[in-house]
Amino acid sequence: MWLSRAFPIRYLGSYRRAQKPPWMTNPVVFYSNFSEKKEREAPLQETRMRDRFTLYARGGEGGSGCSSVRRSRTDRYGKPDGGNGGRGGDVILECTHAVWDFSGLQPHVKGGKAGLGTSKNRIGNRGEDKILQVPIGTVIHLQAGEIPSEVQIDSPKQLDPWDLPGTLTEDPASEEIPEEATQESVQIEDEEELVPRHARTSKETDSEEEEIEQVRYNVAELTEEGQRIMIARGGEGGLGSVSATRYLRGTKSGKTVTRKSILRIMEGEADDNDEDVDEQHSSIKSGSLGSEAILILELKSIADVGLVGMPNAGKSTLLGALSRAKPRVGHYAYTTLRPNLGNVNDEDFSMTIADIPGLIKGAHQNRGLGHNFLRHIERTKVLAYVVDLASGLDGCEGVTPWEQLRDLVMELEFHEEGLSDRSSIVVANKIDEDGAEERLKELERRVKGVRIFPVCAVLEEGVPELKDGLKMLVNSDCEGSERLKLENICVD
Ligand SMILES: Nc1nc2c(ncn2[C@@H]2O[C@H](COP(=O)(O)OP(=O)(O)OP(=O)(O)O)[C@@H](O)[C@H]2O)c(=O)[nH]1
Repeated sequence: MWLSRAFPIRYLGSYRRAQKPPWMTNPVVFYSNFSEKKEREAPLQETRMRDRFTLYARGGEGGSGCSSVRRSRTDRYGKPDGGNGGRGGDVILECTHAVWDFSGLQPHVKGGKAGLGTSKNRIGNRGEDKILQVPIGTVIHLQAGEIPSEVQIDSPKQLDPWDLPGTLTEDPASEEIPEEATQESVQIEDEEELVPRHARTSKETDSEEEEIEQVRYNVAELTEEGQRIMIARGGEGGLGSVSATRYLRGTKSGKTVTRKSILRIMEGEADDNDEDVDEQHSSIKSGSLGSEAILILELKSIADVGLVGMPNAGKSTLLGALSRAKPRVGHYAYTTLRPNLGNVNDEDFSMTIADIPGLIKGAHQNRGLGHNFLRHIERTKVLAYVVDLASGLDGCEGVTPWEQLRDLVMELEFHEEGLSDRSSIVVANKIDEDGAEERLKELERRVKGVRIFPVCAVLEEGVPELKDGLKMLVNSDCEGSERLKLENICVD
């Protein structure tokens, strides 16, 4: 009764809400819960790698040209003095060691819009280029659009002011407008140059559109630090009144129009007689759209040696023992969710090793993590098959080393025919386990044609010998070197 008088029902809810939250009344409980939660959060390895990405890119729009006429007391009609619009920004891919995969990319990217031309024959600002960073080993497949082109990195001083992003410059070519330019007798020497892309004939644009339908594979690759490729080009700027006058004077309909009418058109005061020329002017005045492209980016790591093996075979431990890499190691399968790269640097020699997430039988049917990661070893020179000698020992569940090898070779071949046909060695890991020595002897009896290196990756035993063996294979001529073939693996 008292409650309802003092706090009418409609205030009761807000009173309850106003009570202090648990972390204010008992901060210790809150902070201990908070830290527990944080611990469980994903470490770096637990985020899945994005090694395939569809990117839609579009160049920035070109700026419109300026329609302006400069008059003076001595010149009644005046002279055109509007500058051209700037060129739209390009979309560029840049190759760098700084990124691992494509997770930092946005699916839709557009170059910067260019500035408008202004009076006194000033060119509009160049649109800002969009530079996207991609990892080394990025391969580009083209679904639609133009084939990307390599960008030469020049010092900005060597560039034409027209090309410099963010400059507002006077058009150097037409600082002084010659009187003849406004006369009927002007001849356009290179008409093509003055015609913006959007004003070109429909035939040209039709043929461009036809070819964009199919996916074209491997149109470009980014393999070196700093390498740049332009994937979408910014639109051309529209013509300002200075260039437009010259252009219109060169056209058929423009020749019949007087200088006075052209100036009126520039000022947007055309009468019915000049409709054709006026229409032409408005089309060349506006800047064109940038080019479009749909690309599929795919990452194929570049390494000298690829480590392949079943989950838990000890590949990541081995990578850590061979190189300075610190991949995540765990006693459970699929600790590795993304390829890890490690560098082995000796005085006179260096090689890169890629640790590929574990494969299981049926990976090509998307079992386990699937076999998509195998594309990362397409470019490796040497394959190191890592097998777990202790697997299936002491009545435990597991696959024998020779069966592991058979399944691995088969999965490689399912992914891509001939993928296993390259210099290979077998790393027989976990030699320290009970019964592993006997297993090794049997493995040597059953597998022929390749060298087998017994190793204990945890204790780094046998690792120097393995390093020498890998060095030899990486340095050697691939032809005639040892390969692991299915017919050389004996499985009862
Ligand atoms: N006894 C023994 N255990 C090892 C050896 N090498 C690795 N291990 C253990 O095997 C387990 C798996 O090792 P990882 O290096 O994560 O194996 P992985 O092949 O990278 O596993 P995935 O990430 O699932 O592909 C870990 O508990 C390691 O400590 C070894 O030489 N001897």
